[in-house]
Amino acid sequence: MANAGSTITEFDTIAAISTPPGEGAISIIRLSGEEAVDVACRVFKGKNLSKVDSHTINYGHIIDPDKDNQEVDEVMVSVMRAPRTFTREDVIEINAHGGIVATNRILQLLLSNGARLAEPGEFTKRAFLNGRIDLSQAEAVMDLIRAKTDRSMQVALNQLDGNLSGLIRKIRKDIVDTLAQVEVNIDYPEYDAVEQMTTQLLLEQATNVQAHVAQLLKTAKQGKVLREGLATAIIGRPNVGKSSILNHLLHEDKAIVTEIAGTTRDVIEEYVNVHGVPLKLVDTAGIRDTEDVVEKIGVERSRAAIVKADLVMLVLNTNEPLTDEDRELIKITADKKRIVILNKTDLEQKLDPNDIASLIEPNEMIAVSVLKNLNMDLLEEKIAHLFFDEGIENNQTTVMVTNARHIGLLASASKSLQAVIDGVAMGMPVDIVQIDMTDAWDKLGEITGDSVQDDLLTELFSQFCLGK
Ligand SMILES: Nc1nc2c(c(=O)[nH]1)N(C=O)[C@@H](CNc1ccc(C(=O)N[C@@H](CCC(=O)O)C(=O)O)cc1)CN2
Ligand SMILES: Nc1nc2c(ncn2[C@@H]2O[C@H](COP(=O)(O)OP(=O)(O)OP(=O)(O)O)[C@@H](O)[C@H]2O)c(=O)[nH]1
Ligand SMILES: [K+]
Repeated sequence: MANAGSTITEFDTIAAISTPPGEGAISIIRLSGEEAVDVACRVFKGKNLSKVDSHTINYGHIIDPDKDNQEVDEVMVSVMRAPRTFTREDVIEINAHGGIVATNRILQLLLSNGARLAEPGEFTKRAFLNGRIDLSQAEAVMDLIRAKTDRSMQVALNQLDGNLSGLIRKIRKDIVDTLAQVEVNIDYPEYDAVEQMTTQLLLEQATNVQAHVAQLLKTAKQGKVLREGLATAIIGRPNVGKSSILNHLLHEDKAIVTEIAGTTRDVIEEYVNVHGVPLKLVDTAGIRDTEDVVEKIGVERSRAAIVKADLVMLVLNTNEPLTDEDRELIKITADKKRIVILNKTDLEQKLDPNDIASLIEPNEMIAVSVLKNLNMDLLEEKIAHLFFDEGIENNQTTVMVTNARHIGLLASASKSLQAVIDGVAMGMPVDIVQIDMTDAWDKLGEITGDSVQDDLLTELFSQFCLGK
């Protein structure tokens, strides 16, 4: 149990740059731990930081004690004393002039004066280990940073506020109450029919709890889309209008482009915000490239993109009769969630509707003209509605499960609860059924981190950014 702090018994003082690397107007170097104030005092010229009030910001200079107190930067230093801080430890934040060299120099000074470099996510990890937030809240911090749309951000904020944890705790309390009652009953075996009453209680409670879990799981499909984006492929024959549609969707203020750390320049993730749904565009490089004839998207290339996609947008040109290649693309996307975009409705209509009527469901199709901006709003609405029945903006569910780890744990909790239900039906003895009930309790506890292994924690927090 991580909260018991079995392996981590004391906290040294950690330091990291908390702003993104590069040239900003201001950069923040953060310290947390018992010696945070002392370490800062060693490199700060100004007020005595160990005497100032908590939650004050103090003007002064960072100096190098090994170089005759030479001034390194002019700064503002925040002093926040435990426990009213992000980590619940003493926290110092040095607001320095932006710039890689000065910022790194200050970090180095802190490291040579008693601090240790923080691991990725270690500040947030401490907030968790010190009990300020639970695990799902810590994960929400990361989701917040990575949120692709306002709506995804809202869901993450909600989780950070502890709403998911609150629900999970309530469910776990129901389980524990039941288990306690079971223990009491078992302690009084002299009563007749106690065994039967007890299994009946387990059955009722398992059914009840399973319904709550199912409700949470129901939000998972939407939640996952909000958190990770919806992998979307735009495919179609050459010249049907794929890049025009892509560019329309990527309309300046909607495009979100993130570079994936550690990959080459041309591997970027592009997201489009369509009514709050983050579409993650798959394999757009080939679409964008109008010059390179060899790279034109053929059926083979489309196949690869289709496999990766949650949503396929297949574009057909209504200004031409249906071709064999079109038919092939319609065929290979038949099992996918798809929208067939009948483009170029502003031109003479040469595509015979009868040719596609038997191949495509009417509700999968939408006729548009990108060039004349006809029906493009409807297209966007159609995309959003595909994943959110009521349209996402109207969806006011406060708690959504967004995280694959949480989804997995809820699913296995539900399985254990099913084992309770089946066990009772088969007339299993109470102490066997009890084990499955306890198992469900454990699985749910892993979501909030109430029961969780240390190696899992290390894994989870290592996915954070440095300085968070
Ligand atoms: N400069 C700065 N800005 C920041 C952060 C930070 O660490 N530093 N944060 C980092 O992510 C976020 C703010 N998150 C925070 C969360 C809790 C506490 C905190 O001190 N909590 C105390 C209660 C404080 C009070 O009520 O006065 C606590 O829960 O005990 C501080 C920041 C965003 N902005
Ligand atoms: N009239 C008309 N022309 C369109 C429409 N949409 C796209 N076009 C034109 O069709 C041509 C091809 O458009 P693109 O968006 O490059 O088509 P693509 O499918 O990406 O083409 P490839 O790169 O060859 O695969 C361009 O000249 C567009 O201006 C439309 O709705 N109406
Ligand atoms: K193109």
